[in-house]
Amino acid sequence: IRPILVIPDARLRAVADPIDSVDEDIKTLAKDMLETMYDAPGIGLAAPQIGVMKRIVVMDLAPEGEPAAPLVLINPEILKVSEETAVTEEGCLSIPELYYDVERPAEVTVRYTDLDGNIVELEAKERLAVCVQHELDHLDGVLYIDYLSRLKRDRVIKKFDKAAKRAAG
Ligand SMILES: O=C(O)C[C@@H](Cc1ccccc1)[C@H](O)SCc1ccccc1
Ligand SMILES: [Zn+2]
Repeated sequence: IRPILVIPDARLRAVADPIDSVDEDIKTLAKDMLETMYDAPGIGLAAPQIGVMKRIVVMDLAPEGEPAAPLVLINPEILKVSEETAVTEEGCLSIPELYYDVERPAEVTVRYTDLDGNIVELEAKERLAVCVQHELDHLDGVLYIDYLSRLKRDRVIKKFDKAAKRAAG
């Protein structure tokens, strides 16, 4: 289990590097990320959230009490997005205890490499589409609060800056 970074950590705003080979280190990283995600708990986690600047995200949307259905997406890229959009309430493990409505394309097609090195194309809709887009944004330093009005976003950032200052004493 690894510590999850919270804003305003600069690593959450950096662009992650592509992974050039799915080796043992990447397999171990994926396991650590899934463990950290389940412990949070969350339904998704991107490597930059634990300070690892690599293009890999993990997700598991299986409901409580159902068998785990972990997904590991390496070097994911969105190939297609639907015209239709959907508004859903999002949270983020790096922006604790805040939930805001975000509008995103309702369906996306993602191409990625899986842990066996196969290239996979996934058509995601509903919650999986939201989670995929939320996680892939993390790989480019984009956070869901970036889609909020400036007024709301500034209020969120101020809240965390105060907390950071208090923690610094
Ligand atoms: O911070 C993250 O990237 C993980 C998010 C992913 C996520 C955010 C919004 C909508 C879908 C996925 C965490 O899963 S936030 C915690 C959470 C847990 C269960 C359901 C929704 C959000
Ligand atoms: Zn997040």
